[in-house]
Formats: sequence, C-alpha cells, structure tokens
Amino acid sequence: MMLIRSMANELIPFELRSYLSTAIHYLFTPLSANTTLVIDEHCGMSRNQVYDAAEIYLKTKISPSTERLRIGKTSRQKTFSVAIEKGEVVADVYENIKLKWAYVCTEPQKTIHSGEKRRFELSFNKKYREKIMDSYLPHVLKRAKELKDEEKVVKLYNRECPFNNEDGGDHGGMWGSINLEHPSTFDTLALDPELKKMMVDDLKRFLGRKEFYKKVGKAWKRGYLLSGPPGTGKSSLIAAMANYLKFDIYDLELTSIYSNSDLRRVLLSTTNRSILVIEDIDCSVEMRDRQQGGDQYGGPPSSRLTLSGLLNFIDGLWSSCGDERIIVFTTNHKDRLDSALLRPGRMDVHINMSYCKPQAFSTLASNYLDIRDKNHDLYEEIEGLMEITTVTPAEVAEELMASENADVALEGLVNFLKRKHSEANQVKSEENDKVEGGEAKKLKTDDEGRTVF
Ligand SMILES: Nc1ncnc2c1ncn2[C@@H]1O[C@H](COP(=O)(O)OP(=O)(O)OP(=O)(O)O)[C@@H](O)[C@H]1O
Ligand SMILES: [Mg+2]
Repeated sequence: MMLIRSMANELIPFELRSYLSTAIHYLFTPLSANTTLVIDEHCGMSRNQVYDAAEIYLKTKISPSTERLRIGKTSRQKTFSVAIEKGEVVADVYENIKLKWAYVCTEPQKTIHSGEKRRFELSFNKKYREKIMDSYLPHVLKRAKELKDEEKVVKLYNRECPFNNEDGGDHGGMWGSINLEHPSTFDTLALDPELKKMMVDDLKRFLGRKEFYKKVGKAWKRGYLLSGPPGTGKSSLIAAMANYLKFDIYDLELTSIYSNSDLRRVLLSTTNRSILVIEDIDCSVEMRDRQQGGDQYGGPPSSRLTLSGLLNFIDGLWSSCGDERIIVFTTNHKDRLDSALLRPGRMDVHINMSYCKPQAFSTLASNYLDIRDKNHDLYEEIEGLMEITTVTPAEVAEELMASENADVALEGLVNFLKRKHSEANQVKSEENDKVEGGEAKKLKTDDEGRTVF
C-alpha cells in the first residue's frame, strides 16, 4: 500500500493530485441549497458601505433569543447602543424569504501585523439570489440611512466655538461645534399654518429632487431669505429646519471674513447636508460699506465682499462640490438690503416673519399652557387684542412662561397686550401732534389707524 502511494506520488505531479482531490471532495459533498454572501468590513483601503449599513440595520433585528449582545454608551448618547456580538446569528425575513446573518470575526494572525478581521455572512436559498442582490441589499442600505438620520445629533458649527470637535473631524480647522440643543420644531413654531406647510413641503421637495438638479445642471442648493422684526422667530425657524432635515448648521459671521480666499477656505470646510446661516445681513452690508471707506481690510476692489458677489461665489463653489446645501439669510430690515439680493431668482424663497396673530397664538397657548381648541375664557379677548396690537411671538412666549397656572399667565398676557396697545396709541397721537404743529400738515390716520399721507 505504502509502495503504491509513493509510486503514485512520484508519477502524478503535485498540481494534478491537488486538483483531483478537490474534484473528488466536490463530487462527494452534498450540494448546499444556500448561497452565502460574505461582506467584509473593508473594500481594499476604504470601508465597505454594505458592512456599515448591515451593522446598523441588524440592531433592529435583534430578537429575545439572541444570546450575546454588545452594549455601549458615550457621554453624548442619551440611550444605550446595542449591537450583536461576534459569533451571533440573526434571522430576518424579506418578502417571505428567510435570511440568516452571521457576524464573524477572525483573530489576527500573529505573523501579520493586522487587526481582527470582521465580516457579515448573509445566507439564503440560492434561488433568491437575484432578488436579494437587487432589492434586499438596497433595502438594507436605505433602512440603515434612515436609522442613522434618526439617531443623528444635529450640530451647530461656529467659528468661535472651540475646535475640539467631538466627532473627531477638524473640518479644516475652521469650525468648532456644539450639539444643537435648540428644541424648536415645526410643531412648536408659532407661524401661520399655511406658511408652515409651505415651508415643510418646500424642504421635502428640495430633498427629493437630486436628479432634477443634476438634469438642469444647477447646484443642489436652496436659498431662503427670512425677514422680520426681532423676536418673530427667524432663528427658531432655522433651528426647526435643521431639526427637521437633520442637517448641521454652519453659522457664518461675515464680519470675520476678510477676503475671497478666506471665504473659500471657510466654505470648503463645511459639509454636505448642511445649512449655512448668515444672520443680520443688513449689518454685514454696513461692514462692506466700511471696507469701501478704506479700512485695514479694504484691499483692492476685486477682493472685497459684496452679498451678491458672495452668492455668485457660493453658487460656483457648490456647483462643483456641494450637495444638499441650504443657505439662509436673515434680516430685520428687508428694505435696507442690496437690491441685487432681492432680485427674482437670487434667493429661492422669501419669508416675512410677522407679529403674533391669533393663529400663531394658538400654537403658543398649546405649547406653553396645554390649552387647545380655544378652551379658556380669556381666549377671545386675547385674540381680539392681538388683531390690533403689534406683539412678537417672543413677547407672548415670555408672558406665557410667567406662570404655570393658565389663568394667571393669560391674565398677565391680557394686561400686557392692553398696555402695549395703549402705548402705541399714545406714540401715534404724539407723532400727530408734532406733525400738525410743524410743516407736514397733511398727515392723517386711516380707518385702521395707519398713518397715511
Ligand atoms: N414664531 C415663534 N414660534 C415660537 N416661539 C417663538 C417664535 N418667535 C419667537 N419665539 C420665541 O422667542 C425666542 C426668540 O426668538 P428668535 O430668536 O427665533 O427670534 P429672531 O426673529 O431670530 O430674533 P432676532 O431678529 O433678534 O434674531 C425664541 O427662543 C422662542 O422662544
Ligand atoms: Mg435671530
């Protein structure tokens, strides 16, 4: 026997022997009905998106029978994060197809300087291979993205925040960040319901139009101009937009930008899916005028910043490297703005934030005092007073916060509105007196109390 084997070894070359033994093994092993997809953590040097998505997706598939789980929590997280442990198997069902996910880790080999190798193995009946590749895996990627968005902590980036970002990215060393803790949402925002709906629809449409922007060759961005007196909710609306979209906010102080190259650097260090906010642009215009007066940052005219120049610049930059960008300008004085900025097509949406009217009040009453359906004796009187008084939502909110007792708070609000109304009337009559005693004798007030010429 030994002799035959050694003769065979001598007569049959090694390659052929190896081939024969594999073929014999294949022939005598029963064929598996399953296909297994191996999903490694990395594709070459980059991370494997399918692996990352599977890791998130499988958290929702953990069942009571899963034996070992990994638990963690960082200081930023509000809840525990739970993930499956190596060696565990998790079942899933997709359109009646049974699937099995296994999380496999292999220890690093001592001779090779590499870390633990991790992968998922997805097994299912062979006949569903096409369906799994064409529709189940895209479904896993999509669900994972949704779950990630839900968990995402919205950040506020400001160039004055410390640069030690918690997410580890330094964003070009330009922006520091804190978590956006602003609780404002479209539900809590006191705004005309139609305007609110228009805003939400507009944002939804914007998000869904990737292909459209590509087709027409425009940067995937949208510009909003919010105007209104202080305390009418411009900043609250921006926070509501960020919370709704789960987009980070970059708060840009134009006064801290001294040249186009500075601006380019700052803008290039912002990320996609974000809102760039430039508040109080009427004040920024003053800054520009000061520069033209020749202060230390004036420089040659070509390097000076103008608002429309800034917009052109952003358009150019974002058409080449920006996606899902929103830019918001705010102003207390729309009448003072550069006309180039107000031209149709410059900013996509103009929103005038107005004083608090009865419909907006109902949101505040529900938020602050849990009063719904006008369910309070003083409600009608307040609505009447609001129609004839200019009061901001911020002022109303402050009155409503004065007491947890709805009777006390609303009583306070009624007194406040009456006071405001009579003060306004007094100012108006003083103005009239002044004018009548002076040169402009034609000044009158109309039926609604407005001053007319
Ligand atoms: N429309 C609103 N709905 C709900 N709350 C509001 C609204 N407007 C103002 N508030 C309340 O008033 C506070 C101040 O409002 P906000 O900072 O949004 O005003 P603003 O228009 O940005 O003012 P400014 O022009 O001074 O920046 C908010 O924190 C919020 O509590
Ligand atoms: Mg503001």
